[in-house]
Amino acid sequence: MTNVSPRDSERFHLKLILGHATNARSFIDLRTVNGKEWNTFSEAAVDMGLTATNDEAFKIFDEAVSILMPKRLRHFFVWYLIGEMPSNVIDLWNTYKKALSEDFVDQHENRALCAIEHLLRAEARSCADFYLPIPEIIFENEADEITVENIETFAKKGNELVKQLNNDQKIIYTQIVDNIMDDKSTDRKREKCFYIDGSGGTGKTFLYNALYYMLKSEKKNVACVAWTGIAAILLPYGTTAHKTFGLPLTLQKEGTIFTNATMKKKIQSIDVFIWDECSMIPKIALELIDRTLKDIMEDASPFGGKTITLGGDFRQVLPIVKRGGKQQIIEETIKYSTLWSIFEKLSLKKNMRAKEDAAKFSEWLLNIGNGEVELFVPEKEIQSNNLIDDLYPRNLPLDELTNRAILAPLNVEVNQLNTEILRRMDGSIFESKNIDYATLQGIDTADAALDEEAILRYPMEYLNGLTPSSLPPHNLQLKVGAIVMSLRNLSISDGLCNGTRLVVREIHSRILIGELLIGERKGQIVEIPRMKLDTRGDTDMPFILHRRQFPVRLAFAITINKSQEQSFDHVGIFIDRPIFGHGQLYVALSRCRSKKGIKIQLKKNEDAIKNIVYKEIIE
Ligand SMILES: Nc1ncnc2c1ncn2[C@@H]1O[C@H](COP(=O)(O)OP(=O)(O)OP(=O)(O)O)[C@@H](O)[C@H]1O
Repeated sequence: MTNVSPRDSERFHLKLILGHATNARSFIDLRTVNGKEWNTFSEAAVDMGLTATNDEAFKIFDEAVSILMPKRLRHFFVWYLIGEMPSNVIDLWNTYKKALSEDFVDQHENRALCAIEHLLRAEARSCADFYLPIPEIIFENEADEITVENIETFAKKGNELVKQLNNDQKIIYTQIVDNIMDDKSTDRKREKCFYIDGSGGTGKTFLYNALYYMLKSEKKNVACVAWTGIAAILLPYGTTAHKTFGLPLTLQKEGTIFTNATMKKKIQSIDVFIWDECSMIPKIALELIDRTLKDIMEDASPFGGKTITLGGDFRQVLPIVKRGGKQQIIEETIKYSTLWSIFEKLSLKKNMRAKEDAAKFSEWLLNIGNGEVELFVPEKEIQSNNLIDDLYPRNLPLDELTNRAILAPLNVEVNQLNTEILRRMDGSIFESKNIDYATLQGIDTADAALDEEAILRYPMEYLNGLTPSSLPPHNLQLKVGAIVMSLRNLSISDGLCNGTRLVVREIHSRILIGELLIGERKGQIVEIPRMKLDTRGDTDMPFILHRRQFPVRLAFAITINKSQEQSFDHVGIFIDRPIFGHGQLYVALSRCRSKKGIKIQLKKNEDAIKNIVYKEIIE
């Protein structure tokens, strides 16, 4: 099809419709949507959701108001603000404030704004960031408030966990807590920086929980942090390092992070940082945070005198260095930072995840993780000729669907596997239509029609075929009961972040209803709006690709990198090409709770996988 300028509105919209029409036999058919015949193709395209209009947000909220009760609607409102950053927030508020506040008995609007402010604060945002009216604060955030009741709850929870700690965990727990609680005494040197090394399943997260609740019960302010949102939701009141410290997207080698007064105050009040998944932290980020904390605290001690407890497993995924070779990746880890020497090294050894034959399974995993096995030959009982049949046999009960995943190194294979598994599932396919357009890098416009040059240079058909990993596919196909994964950090406190797996419960034209499959909020229902997404920050593309779509991808199969931090009873590993990344095989295998739950399918006529481990980093 020839390219058409958006200025030629009717032909432009006709072309959009033609790209999605299936059974149309006439122009009238093309202008008819759900039985309604429109006068123009542009009106029809808008009704089909194929083109962004200024009232798209209102269409989303009209649908939301008809489905959601006020409390859920406030969460949805906040997720939409965070995900899309719409420009017309105040109009949305004014239009829907009644629906957003009708569950309150008095001071409706103020209480609704107050509730919204709390939800936003949990994501390090505020009403002011979106030009919403500032509420009069009438209640405080439970998690931050130290009340007698909270202290009792924290102590009860903490004591229960501490009682269960194994020996290794208890030794580390005691050392860290003693150092923090004995802070005032000057008669011996106080360690402030700890590193807990533990392979997958050795109980690091369990230990962080025990530390968190006991320290909170002692009125210490503790912040649990992770590099990715998916790891953050597994920590008590966890959040990402980017949110906690305000880390910018581009990390600078000198200077400090710009922090506003509110953030400064918040950071100053924190006594202890517990930071998980530290193998992924680039050393430049740790050093930037060290300089920033010294500056904020006006204290030249490491990290401004704060207690920092890092935890992680260097057998797992390391920092991402675009087009970086082995040496660059290794040198980017925090082990190569000048700060590394000040961390007191502690370690956990006993695998607490492995179900049966725990010791044998964990030894088998560690041999692979430590690189002692160079060429891994899967034993007969874990080999598979067809992973889809083995992992997702037909008529699998829904409950069973959620506790399994196929892992593969790259998105190409993952996408093919997902499409095939969806096709085999019972139920009819729902196709979410979307709008794609490009803007040239540096031109910040939300409207396709404003960047005509980009539209003419990058035709719609070309854009539709692009599948960058940060965006959902152009043609998103779903079924009720399908497993999907969120592609955006919409709310870490609500457990809805980049990598969260969900099962689809209902599909509406602009709202997707799903049930969380991971984290403390597992089982909770969430409503995800269709939103404007783009590839901003992806420097590999000469333009920004904009796509209006549900921010999800199918996730029966996921990449090995995305599987980090998650555990399943059944794991299929699909290796159709050599693995190049450090720790990939170990991460994939250690996602399973038992060896008998693992199935591996290799490329035809191959019987072994090269195990890539950068030994320098784990010694
Ligand atoms: N002391 C303990 N008592 C009972 N269960 C425990 C204990 N420690 C850990 N577990 C359980 O073992 C499993 C693995 O623990 P956890 O998730 O804390 O490991 P991890 O080191 O954080 O793993 P990963 O690095 O893969 O995230 C969890 O189900 C956890 O509840």
